[in-house]
Amino acid sequence: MSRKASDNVEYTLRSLSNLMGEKKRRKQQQEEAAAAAGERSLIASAESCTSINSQSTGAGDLERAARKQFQQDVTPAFVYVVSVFSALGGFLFGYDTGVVSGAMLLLKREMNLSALWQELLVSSTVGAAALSALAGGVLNGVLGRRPCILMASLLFTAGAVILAAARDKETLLGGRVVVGLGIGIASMTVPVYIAEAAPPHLRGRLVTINTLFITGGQFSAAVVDGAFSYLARDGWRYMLGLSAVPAVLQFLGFLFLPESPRWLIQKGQTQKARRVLSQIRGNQTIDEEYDSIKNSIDEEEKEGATGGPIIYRMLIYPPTRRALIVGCGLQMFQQLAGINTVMYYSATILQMSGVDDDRLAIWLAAVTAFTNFSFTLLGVWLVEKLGRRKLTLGSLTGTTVALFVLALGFLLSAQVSPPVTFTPGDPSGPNSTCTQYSYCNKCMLDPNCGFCYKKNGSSIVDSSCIPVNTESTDRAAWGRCMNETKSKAGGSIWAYNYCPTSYSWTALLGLILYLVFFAPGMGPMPWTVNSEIYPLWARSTGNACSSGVNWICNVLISLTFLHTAEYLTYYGAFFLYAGLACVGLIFIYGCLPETKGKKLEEIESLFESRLCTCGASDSDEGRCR
Ligand SMILES: O[C@H]1[C@H](O)[C@@H](O)[C@H](O)[C@@H](O)[C@H]1O
Repeated sequence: MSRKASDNVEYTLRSLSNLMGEKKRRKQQQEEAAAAAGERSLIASAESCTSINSQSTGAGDLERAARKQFQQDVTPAFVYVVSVFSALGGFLFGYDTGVVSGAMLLLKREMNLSALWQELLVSSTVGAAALSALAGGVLNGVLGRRPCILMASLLFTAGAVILAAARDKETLLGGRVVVGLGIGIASMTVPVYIAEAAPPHLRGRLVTINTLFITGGQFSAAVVDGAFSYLARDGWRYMLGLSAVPAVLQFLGFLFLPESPRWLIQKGQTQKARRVLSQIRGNQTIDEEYDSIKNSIDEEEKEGATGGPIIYRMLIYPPTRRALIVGCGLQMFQQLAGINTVMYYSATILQMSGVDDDRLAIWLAAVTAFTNFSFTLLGVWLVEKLGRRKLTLGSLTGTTVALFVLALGFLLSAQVSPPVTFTPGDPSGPNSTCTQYSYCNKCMLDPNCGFCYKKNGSSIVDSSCIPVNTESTDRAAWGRCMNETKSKAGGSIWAYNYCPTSYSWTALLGLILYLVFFAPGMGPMPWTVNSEIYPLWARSTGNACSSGVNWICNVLISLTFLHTAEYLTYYGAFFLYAGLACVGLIFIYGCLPETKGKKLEEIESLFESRLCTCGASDSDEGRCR
């Protein structure tokens, strides 16, 4: 099909989609079209452009055929280049949040870090990301998307250099905060930038690629952690410093990449916007797209004359208020479903399923990260096939089931938890709390204690609950399990944070099931949907708020996981996440409209009716109309 013909089809498609919902008029047009031998109307023009036999098509068939034809049109490679360079921000987000667990194993020994300092180094990054994601809204609106991405890559580079060269823990803390600032800005800017550059039929796929890069970053971090864990001295410098490579690459790339055309039009830089639009659309005609963006901005400006801060205007205008609730709700439930307890504590959960070798647990954590990555790839493929709504609902349903499997696995393990059969005297004098527990289950949940036992065939014998060594959780403070190597040679096994039971494998099964379901939908969709549901004037602020909610809930869940497990037990914690996921399912079923294939400028109308009527229609495309 010639380029001109494809433009006509595109134009016709848009005109047709405007006609959707106006059934009466369409019917009339069909009749007119039929009466005039199908040559005069828009439908007929699409027919001629696409060479579809004029007798065989009703409006629905015609529209489908025209849409297919349009989608088959070649998308300029430049859009992919822009998306991949932006998504390096996602890679760094994943790498820097993932790498710290392996680095911490080495750092805590080399720098003698207390538990408080370890927690500070992990959570300072996530906390800083929450703050900078919120601030990123103003920066994006005022400076534009491109300067924000450049700023994020500079912060990533600076952070990596500071961390790799750090001589003390205070410098490490500074480096982690700098990296966190970069993560926050990147996490809210990149999806918006990609969504604004992508053509509607590829937007979901391209924004989802950003999450593929996040999980790819987490997987690479796990592999780097595994590889450098053999380098006991300074291995952490490589782990933390290596992120400078993609950061510099992104910085250099973005020196040559353009600003978002939508932001340029909003700022009145129309000539530049036209140039960029032609550049990213190749030689397709951009007039219709340009006019549609321009018109919607003009309309927004007329309507938005009320003034006041953007967040205030978003809250008093029902469609943006509803979009904000949906966007923040999605991000909140993504985190409340417990993804980062699974990602950050997968080694611990794997130990629960009987893996008693630290290094093996690190490598198996890389397998977990790989599962997350590879199933996000499935999401990239499914997002334009199933649409956002079906994919998110299916994914969260499976995730909820997996959380119940995890919880039941822990419950069964707790019920057959081996008893403590041997209570040696504490050589340091007064008995510790550890010696008061009569089952492994209770002993395991106390962070100060571990379970030391021997195996006779498949049964557990001579088991005791002993205080953990203050310097390393790999061994007991005293007794048979005091020395790692000696204890193995002597047949004694030290279990910290887990109990050896025959049901432990259910934890592994639950973990894998969880990621298989979570990764294609609940992982990427909150980012994808947020990048498209706000009108331009509210887009930066909407994404800043929802990303902020994501990071705040991330801190909340990942920092409280171990304490929650202590108070509610492991199975209690996972039942809690399963319950929260059920609430999320109801919310998403009721409130998430389908945005697949819509122009960004059309999406606002999806939020015009009452929020929880969004799930009322069973049509795939027409929710919330
Ligand atoms: O979408 C991402 C992804 O699912 C990651 O694996 C997770 O660590 C992030 O918190 C989340 O925002």
